[in-house]
Amino acid sequence: MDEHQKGMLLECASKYPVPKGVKISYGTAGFRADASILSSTVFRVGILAALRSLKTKSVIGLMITASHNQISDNGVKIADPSGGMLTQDWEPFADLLANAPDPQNLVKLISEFAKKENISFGGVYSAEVLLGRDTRPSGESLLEAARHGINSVVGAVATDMGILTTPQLHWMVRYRNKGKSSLESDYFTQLSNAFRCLMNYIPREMTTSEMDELIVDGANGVGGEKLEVVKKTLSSLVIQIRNSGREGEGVLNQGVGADFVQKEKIVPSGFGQIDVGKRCASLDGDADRFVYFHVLPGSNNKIELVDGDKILSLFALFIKQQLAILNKEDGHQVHLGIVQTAYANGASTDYLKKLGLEVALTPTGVKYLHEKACEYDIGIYFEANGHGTILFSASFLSWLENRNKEIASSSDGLEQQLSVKRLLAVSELINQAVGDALSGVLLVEVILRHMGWSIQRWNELYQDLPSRQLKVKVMDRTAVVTANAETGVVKPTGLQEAINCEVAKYTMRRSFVRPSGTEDVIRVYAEASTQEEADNLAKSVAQHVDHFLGFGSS
Ligand SMILES: CC(=O)N[C@H]1[C@@H](OP(=O)(O)O)O[C@H](CO)[C@@H](O)[C@@H]1O
Ligand SMILES: [Mg+2]
Repeated sequence: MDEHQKGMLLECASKYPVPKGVKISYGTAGFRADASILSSTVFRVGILAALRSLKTKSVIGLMITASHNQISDNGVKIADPSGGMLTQDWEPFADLLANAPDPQNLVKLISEFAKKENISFGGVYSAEVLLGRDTRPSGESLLEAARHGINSVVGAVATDMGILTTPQLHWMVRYRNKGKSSLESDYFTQLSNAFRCLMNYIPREMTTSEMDELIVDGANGVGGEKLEVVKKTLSSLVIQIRNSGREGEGVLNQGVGADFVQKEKIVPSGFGQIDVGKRCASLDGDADRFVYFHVLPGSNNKIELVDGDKILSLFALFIKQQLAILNKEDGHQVHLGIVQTAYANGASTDYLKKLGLEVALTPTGVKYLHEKACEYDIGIYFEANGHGTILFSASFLSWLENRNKEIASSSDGLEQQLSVKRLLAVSELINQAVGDALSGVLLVEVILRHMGWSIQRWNELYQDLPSRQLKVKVMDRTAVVTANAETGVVKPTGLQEAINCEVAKYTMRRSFVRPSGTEDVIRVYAEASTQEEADNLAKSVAQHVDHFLGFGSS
């Protein structure tokens, strides 16, 4: 790094001092904190994004969002060249950069890292970073901090793509790096074209009236705003959007959104008894996850939740049906894999296995699920909370494309032709970079129509086992080390044995604990044949965690 570059970094960094006492870490979903302390972090992530762009000689994304967190929080995360999450190898460097105490220290770190990674400044390739932000009021000034960070790297260019959902920015990065047009209007066109195709390939129309209207809770965030644009392009689906973030409609994520609905299992604000039985969906604050629900009759506003596991099951069933048609016709074996985490309801895993599907478990966090799903011709992954997508391998896609061309001039059966076209359209509709609530909702709608199913019929695919999640505050959550996709505790010694003893007291049960990646807690999960048993099991396991690690343990 030459003196000019060092000088530029020093000068810019001095305008973004790190607040005293703040220590921040690039967790499961980037950096997140109260927006008032984030300027220096976002500035430094701007530098990181520019370095990543120089290293990969590709366009990188920088998204400013705190997803489902309260409106006063914000956060920042990076999209790698494929549109996926920042490579895990760079996370420790992200932590070091964000926490470097002063500009001199920061420049030293950057210089050493650049040397180690063979990154040269001022070369032929100039860094380019696409910036996006959600609707949070703090987004605008944090975006300026990111821009300053990027501009402090010689030649680097920051392009503001405006207010976006997280998956839109990831999509743009992916398409830009493929040399394709990647404007927001291209994203909308792709979604609505793929949706229209899939609707046209439906053998028969579902005629019941519930099928007509979908009601969506937009979490008073960016998703509602964008869905307003998408819905205008869809002729065969009526969408009513509530909590769309319009003036006076309510506060972002306050009593609304996918996270609230999934955790509380009650209606989001703006929904009530008038909606009993109707098909409803809820997006989270940055529209990278979604769940479905229908309102139950009664005054307590309880809902029947259709979560990520059931969305996964619906997608898996549809894809399996299409592949069965292909396999039957020409014997081509396609490797379909399902990826879940230990939080997936046991009934969903049983259901998928009974369908004859291969199910893999990974640790919590989209980066792990996504990585695993890439190993298959078609990999479908979902977290129970509604984040997930369907990935098509490049080789399988090109096989499908060739097949599509051959079919046009051959005498193959109509069903086989349609299944090839359907799979190609699904790969266009569903976001290949990251889970995307807008495209996910549209795919659910197509499949329900294809199957002729109401939300109630979909929900009957299997019955969830009763489960309970608890959080335990401990002195040091890193003291818990897990193995086997977080299903077993390795450290502290004796804790797993204690959990085993509790689990042995019940039938049809399961329990595991792990340190959260986003909160300073140990999470406890328990599943059993009745709600009471699940509650009791979770409670006694939580007591063991507290005994081994809690504040009472010292
Ligand atoms: C049990 C649970 O829902 N955990 C969530 C939560 O992670 P934790 O590491 O459990 O805090 O936030 C992650 C990021 O949004 C999400 O990927 C994950 O599913
Ligand atoms: Mg989110």
